[in-house]
Amino acid sequence: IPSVFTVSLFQYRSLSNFFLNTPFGPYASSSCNFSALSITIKVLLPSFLALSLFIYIINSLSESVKSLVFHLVYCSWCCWKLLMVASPNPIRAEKVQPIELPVINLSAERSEVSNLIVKACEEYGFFKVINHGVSEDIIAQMEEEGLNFFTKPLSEKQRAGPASPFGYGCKNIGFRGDIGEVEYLLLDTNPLCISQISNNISNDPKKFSSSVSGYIHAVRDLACEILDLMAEGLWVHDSSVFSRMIRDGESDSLFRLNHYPPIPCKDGETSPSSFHGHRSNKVGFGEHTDPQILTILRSNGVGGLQISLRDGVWVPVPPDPTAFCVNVGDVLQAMTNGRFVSVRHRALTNYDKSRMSMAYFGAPPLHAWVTAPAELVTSHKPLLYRPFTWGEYKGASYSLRLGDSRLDLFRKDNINEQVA
Ligand SMILES: C=C1C[C@]23C[C@@]1(O)CC[C@H]2[C@@]12CC[C@H](O)[C@@](C)(C(=O)O1)[C@H]2[C@@H]3C(=O)O
Ligand SMILES: O=C(O)CCC(=O)C(=O)O
Ligand SMILES: [Fe+2]
Repeated sequence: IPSVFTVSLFQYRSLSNFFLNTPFGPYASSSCNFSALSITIKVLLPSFLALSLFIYIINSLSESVKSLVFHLVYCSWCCWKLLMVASPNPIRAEKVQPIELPVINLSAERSEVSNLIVKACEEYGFFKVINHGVSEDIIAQMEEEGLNFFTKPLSEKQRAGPASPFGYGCKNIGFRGDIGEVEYLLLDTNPLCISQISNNISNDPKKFSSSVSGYIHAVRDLACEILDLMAEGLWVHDSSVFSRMIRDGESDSLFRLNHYPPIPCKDGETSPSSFHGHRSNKVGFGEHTDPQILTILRSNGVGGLQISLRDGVWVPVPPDPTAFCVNVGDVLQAMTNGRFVSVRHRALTNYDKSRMSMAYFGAPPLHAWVTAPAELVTSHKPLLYRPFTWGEYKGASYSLRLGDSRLDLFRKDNINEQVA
């Protein structure tokens, strides 16, 4: 019975994953637009087939074997119920450590700033910047456009979807069956692409397009400034070695708006208000690293972002409307020969507040080669990752699940070197 159960569960998962990868997937998997067709395919059909098979097998057994089977099924059901009750909610059971994360004042003395950035990237792969120079107007306009979009009825938002990869997505993240309590708009940062897709996003596409382009322009400048400071702090001779990649007209950078609707507590659940000071509930955007060079992230003053320092310990990032969060991506980890860490992070939903985050992902052009500059490679610290193009790395990322460690595939000492 357990093996039959495992096999059918496996088949059920494969069937759902297969279905998710079809053009209907994005619609079928989201409970906000769960269609009758998907309920039939994902739940009713397999249940009906399994039940018919079970009844058929039972009928063909002798009385004593029948009673044995019934006892086994009853015991399994009791154990399962017991386990379900005994096992705590996985999010609540995790360790959360509220520690002070580095806040870097970009208007301080340059060499001091660059040293602090390097230290933060080595220790955490994450820091906040204040006095960043991005105008409040640009931020406010972008936030307004984002909220205008997410408050629209679902049927209107779906006109901008499915995200394949650009456009509106609901709950599906990537193409490998990852799901979260999030809806989003994923955009190419190329101005032409922005103006084209804006027609499906907004009733005033020109306004939307100019708000997005203005915001992207400002955060790209901020990202370049930070990357130059990093190169200076690392004593790399060519201080634009990192920023050049995202300034390039062919840069494959992305912009993403995430919206996490509030998810109220179910009856019987204890109030989450006491849960480590964060009124969290479900996983909105699961644990992952960002594949690109650098991410510039902010939210609408509502908490939910957490970073992972060691396995299993989560550090909440309190919301701060005056700051931008900056995190190292996989490419920068490779380009610093492993000195900077591409930090694992995730976003939780709140039980009473909706959260919107805006993320700019600075990436190289597809054909650009990624490797560490000579100054960061020594006999004591030999090259850790084999050179690869961003296109190759992006391809590997999209073939894996959200939480997978993709950079390991490119380690020179990886005996399995699957991506050779
Ligand atoms: C499951 C996936 C979604 C993702 C591409 C990937 O295959 C693995 C990385 C994911 C991520 C994380 C950072 C960004 O939000 C993102 C746009 C990116 O470039 O890599 C997402 C991808 C996505 O949502 O499509
Ligand atoms: O919403 C957030 O704070 C994090 C989102 C994120 O990690 C992403 O979009 O890659
Ligand atoms: Fe991320």
